[in-house]
Parts: sequence; C-alpha cells; structure tokens
Amino acid sequence: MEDRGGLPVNDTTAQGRTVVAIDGPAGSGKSSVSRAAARQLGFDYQDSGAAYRALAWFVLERGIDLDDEAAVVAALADFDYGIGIDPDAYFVRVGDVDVEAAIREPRISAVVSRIARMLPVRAYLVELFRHVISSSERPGIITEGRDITTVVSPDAPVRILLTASEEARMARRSAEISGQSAQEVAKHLSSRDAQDSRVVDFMNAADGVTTIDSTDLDFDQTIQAVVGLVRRTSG
Ligand SMILES: Nc1ncnc2c1ncn2[C@@H]1O[C@H](COP(=O)(O)OP(=O)(O)O)[C@@H](O)[C@H]1O
Ligand SMILES: Nc1ccn([C@@H]2O[C@H](COP(=O)(O)OP(=O)(O)O)[C@@H](O)[C@H]2O)c(=O)n1
Repeated sequence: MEDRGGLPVNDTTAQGRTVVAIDGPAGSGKSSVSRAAARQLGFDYQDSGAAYRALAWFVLERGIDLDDEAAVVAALADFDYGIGIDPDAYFVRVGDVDVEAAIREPRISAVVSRIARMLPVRAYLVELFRHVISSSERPGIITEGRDITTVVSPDAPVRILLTASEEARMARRSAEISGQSAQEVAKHLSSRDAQDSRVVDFMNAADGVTTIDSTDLDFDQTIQAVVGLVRRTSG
C-alpha cells in the first residue's frame, strides 16, 4: 500500500471500503446530497468545508489578522477540531464549543476563502481529511469539498463533480439564507467561487471524474444519481 505522509491511501482495495469523493462549486448540492446518499448507502459522510469554516471561526475568535499567514498557521497547533461523520449524528466542534450554526453565518462565508488559499493550511487539513477517511468503520465514506477528487482522494474508486447552473445554485442557496437579498447572496457566492477557483479547479472534471449536473434534477433524483453510480462502481 502506498503511503502518503504516514497516512494510508484510501482506496477500496487497500481497505475494503468504498471511498467516494465529491467536488463542486457552492450551492451545487454537495453537502445535502452527500449526506442523504451516505444515509442510503450506510456510509459515513465527511463535510470538508466545515473544517475550513471552523478554522476561520477559530481565527476570528482569537482576533488573529486573517491576512497574517504565519499567525493563522501557528493557530493550527491549538485548533481542536471535531466533526461527526455519522450522517445521522452530524456535529462540528472546536474544543467543546458547538460551532455547527456559527460557521454558516455570512461573516464566516465572507472570509473563509482567505484562509483556504494558504497552502500550509490546505496541507494540514488534507492530512486531517485523509485521517478521518481512514478511521471510518463503515463500508464506505463520502467526502465532499473542492479538492477531494484531485488532492485528498485522487485514487478513490468513485469520484464525482457535482455541478448545477449558476442560476440554479444561487436560487437554492438564497432559499436557505434569510436576512440577505437574492442579489446579495448571488454576489457573495460568485465572488467566493471566483476566489476559491484560483486555488483549486472544481469547475472542470479531472480525468476519470464523473460529472453529475443537477440543474434539471430534483433533490431525490440527484441523490439517486450518486447512489446509482456508487452501486454500479463498487458492485
Ligand atoms: N438537485 C437539487 N434540486 C433542488 N435543490 C437542491 C438540489 N440539490 C441540493 N439542493 C438544495 O440546495 C441547497 C444548497 O445545497 P448544499 O448541499 O448546501 O450545497 P453545497 O454543499 O454544494 O454548497 C440546499 O438547500 C439543498 O437542499
Ligand atoms: N475541500 C475544500 C472544501 C472547502 N474549501 C473552502 O471552504 C469554503 C467553505 O466550503 P463549503 O463546502 O462549506 O461551502 P459551500 O459550498 O457549502 O457554501 C469554500 O468556499 C472554500 O474556500 C476548500 O478550500 N476546500
């Protein structure tokens, strides 16, 4: 088995489990679809964006300047992050603080890309995600984010790019958020995608990655597209 930085590579043959990697832009349905698909398959579910968001929350709590890369990287030593990977027992904690709701606030969405572009932060979290994948005890685990198919689990047997038209993504996200106009939500979402795209490509499918375009699919049809692909691939 190949070894990357002391952690095992997460492929089916190595560990007898089905590793599923899903990437895509904001509002494409990654979290909600991955969680529901994991539930149907009896798999674990890892939301990688929650770690970037929780780190942004932690850095703001400490009053660290978000542009001070050395200070943000130094804070990683005290970043006590915990995530629930059972799709029916999801939680996000930093130390003993439940940050599940706080990390979705617009103030976090507005700054998260600034820490996500720091390469030492990415390297640290990539290892954390791989560690979580290898510690899963279910028959499989779905991990979703921006660089899962390309960096975190490029050897995963099932790799999906989940997309939807910009219009559909904005409409879905703005239906979830109150207190911001549809125009504001759209502006913030497309500016975050533009910033994130400078660091990782989650708009184009890498070789071997299957694109699922959910623009004209409803929520259940999108879940079935993912579940069907996993079942066909992992037999
Ligand atoms: N195919 C779909 N059709 C309609 N709504 C969807 C679909 N997929 C996801 N949604 C809804 O869109 C919203 C954004 O999805 P989410 O999972 O948060 O996206 P992401 O994690 O990619 O940002 C959620 O309210 C979700 O229920
Ligand atoms: N694998 C990942 C996941 C998230 N991220 C960063 O974390 C932010 C929040 O991710 P998210 O998945 O919660 O975002 P949404 O698409 O759900 O709004 C993104 O805007 C990226 O800046 C990343 O860089 N790489």
